[in-house]
Amino acid sequence: MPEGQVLEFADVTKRFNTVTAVSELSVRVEPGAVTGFLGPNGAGKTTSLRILLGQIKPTTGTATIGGVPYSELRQPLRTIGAVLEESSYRPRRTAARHLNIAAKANGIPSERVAEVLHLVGLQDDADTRLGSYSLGMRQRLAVATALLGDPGVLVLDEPANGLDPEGIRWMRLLMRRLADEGRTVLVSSHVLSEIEQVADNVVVLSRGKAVFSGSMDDLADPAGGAVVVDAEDRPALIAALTSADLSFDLLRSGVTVRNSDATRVGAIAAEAGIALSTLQQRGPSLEEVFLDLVYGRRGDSPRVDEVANPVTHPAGSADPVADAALVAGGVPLAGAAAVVADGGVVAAAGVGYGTAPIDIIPSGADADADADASNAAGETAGEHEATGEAADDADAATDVPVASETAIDHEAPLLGETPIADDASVEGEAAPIADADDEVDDVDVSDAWAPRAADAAASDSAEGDTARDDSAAAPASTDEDDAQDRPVLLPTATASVALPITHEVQSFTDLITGIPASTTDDPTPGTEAIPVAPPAVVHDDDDDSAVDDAEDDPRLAAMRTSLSSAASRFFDGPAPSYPYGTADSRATASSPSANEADSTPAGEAEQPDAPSDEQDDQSADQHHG
Ligand SMILES: Nc1ncnc2c1ncn2[C@@H]1O[C@H](COP(=O)(O)OP(=O)(O)OP(=O)(O)O)[C@@H](O)[C@H]1O
Repeated sequence: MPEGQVLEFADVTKRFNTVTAVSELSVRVEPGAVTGFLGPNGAGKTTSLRILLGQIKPTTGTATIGGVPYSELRQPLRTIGAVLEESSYRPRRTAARHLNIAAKANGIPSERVAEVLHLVGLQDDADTRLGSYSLGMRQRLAVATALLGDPGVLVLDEPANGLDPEGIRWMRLLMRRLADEGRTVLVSSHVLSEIEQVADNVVVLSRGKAVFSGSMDDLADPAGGAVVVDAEDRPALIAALTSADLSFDLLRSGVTVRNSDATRVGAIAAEAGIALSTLQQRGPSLEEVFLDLVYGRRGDSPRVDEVANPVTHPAGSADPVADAALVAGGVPLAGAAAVVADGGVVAAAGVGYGTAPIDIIPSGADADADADASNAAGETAGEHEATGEAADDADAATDVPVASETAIDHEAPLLGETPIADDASVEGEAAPIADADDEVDDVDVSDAWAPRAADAAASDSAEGDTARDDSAAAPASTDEDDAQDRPVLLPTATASVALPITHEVQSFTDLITGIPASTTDDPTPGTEAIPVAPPAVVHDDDDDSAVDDAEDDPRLAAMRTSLSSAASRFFDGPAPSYPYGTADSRATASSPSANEADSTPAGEAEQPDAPSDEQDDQSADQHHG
């Protein structure tokens, strides 16, 4: 069983232009537990995770995994797997093929593909094309990809997004199981109920700062609670409380006395000769604590002062925008989410925690899903063979046979372990990283989001399986079916498939410019990833002619695509910032049309330069050599 690692953020600050996304974050995340990163939209959760995963540089501070920065991990894929945001996938590719390519590209034994498919409950859909996958299935596939290297650390960014209740429950059970195995599980969410139901520990982020770090139990500290009291003679009770100088709220259900305790309230009533019908000490709801933390209304939390990071409460009071995000962003804070209790799904109506009426809903399907997951480890290697090459997949028919994977020494180190002198980029880093200081260029703010595009590209980065793949440089078609060929978003298992991106970028850059890709790694403002603009290069599913052309000469195909892209960009508007473009061309990227181009799914960007398997193999051979 792989060991979990301590994740540590040490005084991490990240600034984007005038925005401080993360501020002096100092947090330890322990193995053997699920730790929630909880905060409203924009609190800095994703940025923190991306720093941890080496996708962006912190402005100051360090983030380490087992004491080592991601970029220095010898076995990154066996150390940490991540599911960040939606990324691209090839709709005509099957899940088995998708995973086989990723495994192959990262030197992971192909047997592992069947294991992870089973682990995520996709074994029966292994040969289904991803275009037919639901969002929940794609999310499972992303998790499968993240788990390919059997890492001791799993990082999930808002994993419940888009999942149905069964999918959410599956994800929650999986996280629980991985943590119980001793792994480190870090999950971000802006939905309190999600974190509440799965996390042992929680880090609450607000405006880039950690405002709480501790156990979930400590978060809802009953010591800061209220007393609910009532009496037949309520006016007398109110008079007694008033004369005792206690503050209280008069509710339909009774009187809530704040800043006191049941003993004192009981004594006051007794002295006044009042017979009480209710006397109850109540802790604050988790929701109240959370909101108080996020909006700086809770200065007396004992844990706040104990966290490693000297926590300062965010300036100002409630943030209406963040408030809206908290309440409207999926599941209302106060409930309405599906929660787990005693083996069933519990639907909580939208009332405060601890007081919500609940209905138990049988969930046989959930149990099945869990059983599937439980069986995963025992999966035999033989079962996966049929899934490796989907016979009816055009990709499969033209790819380098997956059988070549049998040549992989299953005991061999991952690619990331191979000592490669002076080339950190092939050690598993997700993408070239722009210098943090350079990201402050206004022009490139939109491009600064490009690393998310890198995430996207990472998913398919292992898909350099052929120039005659969907990415083949064929003339743009107007066929409606073309849309199906374009890469579609998939939650990304960033760490697991990060490696080949570099090859793709190098390959494409080399092809077009003749300049070694390493020279394009200079910190071009905001180009942390691979923001190669996406030409709409698609071809009909059944049209192999262009595919054949591309296969004959992938360089020609890539060049053709590039020229076509450049031409269309010339006529359609200013070009977005190419990593290999001139400073002048980048400077025009702030126009609306350029931004539109930038917002195109990143997966499209990689189409023209997707290397063939042969290219991948050659490249890998070179590195190994
Ligand atoms: N590349 C970037 N360029 C400019 N600003 C950025 C960039 N990435 C993040 N930000 C800003 O940093 C802040 C934190 O963003 P981040 O995505 O980390 O928050 P989050 O907590 O993950 O939010 P969400 O729950 O919406 O995903 C936000 O104000 C965001 O606009």
